[in-house]
Amino acid sequence: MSKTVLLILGGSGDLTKRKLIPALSSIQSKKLLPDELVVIGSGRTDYTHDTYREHVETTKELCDCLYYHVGLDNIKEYINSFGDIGKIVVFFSLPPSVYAKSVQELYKQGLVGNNVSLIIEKPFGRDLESSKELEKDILKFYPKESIFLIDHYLAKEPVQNILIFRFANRIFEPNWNRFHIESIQINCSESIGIEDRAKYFDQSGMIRDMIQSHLLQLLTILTMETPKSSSASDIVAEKIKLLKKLKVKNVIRGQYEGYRDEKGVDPKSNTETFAQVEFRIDSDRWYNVPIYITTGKALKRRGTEIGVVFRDADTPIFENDNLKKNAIVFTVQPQSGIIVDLVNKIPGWGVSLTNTNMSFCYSNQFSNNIPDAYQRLLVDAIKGDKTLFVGIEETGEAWRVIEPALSESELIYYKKGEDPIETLIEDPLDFTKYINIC
Ligand SMILES: NC(=O)C1=CN([C@@H]2O[C@H](COP(=O)(O)OP(=O)(O)OC[C@H]3O[C@@H](n4cnc5c(N)ncnc54)[C@H](OP(=O)(O)O)[C@@H]3O)[C@@H](O)[C@H]2O)C=CC1
Ligand SMILES: O=C1O[C@H](COP(=O)(O)O)[C@@H](O)[C@H](O)[C@H]1O
Repeated sequence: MSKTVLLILGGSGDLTKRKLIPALSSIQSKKLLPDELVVIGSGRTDYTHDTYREHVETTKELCDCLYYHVGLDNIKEYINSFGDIGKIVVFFSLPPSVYAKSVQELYKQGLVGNNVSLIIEKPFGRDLESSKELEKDILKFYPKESIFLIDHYLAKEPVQNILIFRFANRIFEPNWNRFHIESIQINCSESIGIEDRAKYFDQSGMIRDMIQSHLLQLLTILTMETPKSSSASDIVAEKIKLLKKLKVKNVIRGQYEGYRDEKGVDPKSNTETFAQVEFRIDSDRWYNVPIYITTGKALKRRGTEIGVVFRDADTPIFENDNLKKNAIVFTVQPQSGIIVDLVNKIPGWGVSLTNTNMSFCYSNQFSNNIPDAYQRLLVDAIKGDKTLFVGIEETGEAWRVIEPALSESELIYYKKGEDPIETLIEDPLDFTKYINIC
């Protein structure tokens, strides 16, 4: 039987050790990988097979098919030394600045053909121009069909479920428009700082690192029109149409105090560790509905949530001074679920109303069978299934949308471990009310 080769460029790096290797060992133990798999880590560091296996600290089963190759010289001959090779999947776990050079090198080494696919990590470029250039540089050597662009948020179960929530249920979609929805608030808070990624992060910032990719994906899935089918290409086509109508309206950029003293950060750095961007969608469905994305590092808590806030009831026959508006809250992580905030009567003689929650929690309904994002992406990429990957054109559109927010507007400053007080949101949802429900 022919073998499948997974070649990890940047095999000596952080992403490989912390996410890819644990994901591979887990899917291998679940028998989701081809039996005849060879995994080759490649980097500049001078590991032997044995020292590499020690470095990544993984299971014996994975070590048995795990090898290391320094650089890319003679990589084709090395791969062929394993015998009859069927598929070659190359994972780019490299600094984005070396993507183009590495693609060229792979081609030069003869790693071409319709059995070769390239899985490329975000960020794809650092602005519209560089993403277009990178696209050209890659497509010179490899066809579009062989490229898998990763956005690991697309593989998170609660994110995949947004499509099902909207298009497999009758209840919500008729209300999914400006007549019923007052605002959409997407939040992704991280309590950690930049860890040891200053070299990458200080050149990037939250808008490039999180909003252009992960959080615009959430926005498009939540607001796009119904795709023709559930196929990857129809979904991407609908997301592109939505992105073409999406515009930045306002931006707040923030930086935590002490960021400039972090190891590897420019002492005069203007990079944002917090951002809030307000958008509008130029469509009949969403005309003038404010959509906010808020994200930051070194904040008070970790959590990703989406709040869809509804307008007041049409016929307000009850006094509701202290009541909050209806909302649907998708909690993506750390706990996952969907909560509907509804007004109900407090039991008693009079008529007093209160906000109450109706919830669906993954932890109650689906026990522990929730695959981690990288597990899912590796299984799909090896099978050749593109459903949870980003289209190249889509990532270019996302850069076009976000470009006005990239100009270095004035920074606000906040304390590490606290959230900035400044906000563009008129009536911000208090997500902490919902996060412990699941
Ligand atoms: N780490 C994370 O949590 C996440 C990372 N990513 C993305 O994954 C990619 C890798 O990130 P990460 O693992 O953190 O980065 P690291 O800096 O930890 O690792 C980078 C890897 O690339 C290799 N490398 C660096 N420079 C070159 C070069 N000029 N030529 C060839 N190889 C080179 C390094 O090899 P060596 O050290 O042997 O020199 C190392 O193996 C990036 O695109 C990042 O944006 C995406 C999501 C999360
Ligand atoms: O891509 C990235 O994502 C992580 C956040 O991912 P999550 O799955 O932990 O939410 C972020 O910390 C990192 O800066 C960014 O590059």
